[in-house]
Amino acid sequence: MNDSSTSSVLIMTAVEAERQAVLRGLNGDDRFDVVIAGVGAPSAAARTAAAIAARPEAYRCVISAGIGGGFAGRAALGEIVIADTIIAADLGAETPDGFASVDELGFGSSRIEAAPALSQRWAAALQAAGLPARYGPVLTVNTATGTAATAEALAARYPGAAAEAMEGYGAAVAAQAQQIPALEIRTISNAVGPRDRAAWRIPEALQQLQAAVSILPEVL
Ligand SMILES: O=C(O)c1cccc(C(=O)CC[C@H]2O[C@@H](n3cnc4c(=O)[nH]cnc43)[C@H](O)[C@@H]2O)c1
Repeated sequence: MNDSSTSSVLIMTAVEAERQAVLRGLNGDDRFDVVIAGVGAPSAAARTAAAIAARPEAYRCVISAGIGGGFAGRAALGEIVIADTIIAADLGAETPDGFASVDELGFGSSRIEAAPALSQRWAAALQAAGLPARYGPVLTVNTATGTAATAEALAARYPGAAAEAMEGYGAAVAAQAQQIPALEIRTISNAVGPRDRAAWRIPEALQQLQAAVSILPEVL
């Protein structure tokens, strides 16, 4: 990155613990703004839009960053997922024939492609550094999955889905509205499936988030 005012990066995290992990990873690099999005896509969209509006023309990309759930066989505890696509997984309607996405309903798109060159470079740099990075779809859900049935339904609806979280699509919509590329990173704190809060490995996921973000400056 160069030092011009148009080359900053906006990183949105849901909660303060994630923000602190990101800041540790950035080690004082002032080309990044790290802002709390709140939990959930609506809050993420509103706060991302506000952060962009507060610094017009400043941002070259927006990153939704935090912990997330990993889909079985796609992303295990402690692994890192860089999104290739950010998908609003439950935005649509129930029909007698099953779920219909907003795309099928004709109301827009539930998918936003993550900035491909940057995302691929970041995933490759993580792998080159020996970190367990995956590259694949990350779902944004309004209700964190808590049953095997929902996990299976989501995996069937979105083949290849690697992780789920609750903010990525909101941040990406706000970025896209201003023609700013969006990215998402999730470090896996828990498996997508039956809710077992005692099994969440949050400190390890936050540590991995810090490690993954520490590589960002060389990628951008
Ligand atoms: O309790 C803590 O110390 C703590 C520290 C950091 C983050 C948290 C959260 O609970 C963050 C909530 C945030 O995490 C995402 N998330 C994580 N796992 C899942 C999941 O299986 N399904 C959906 N979302 C998940 C999500 O983006 C939440 O906003 C707690």
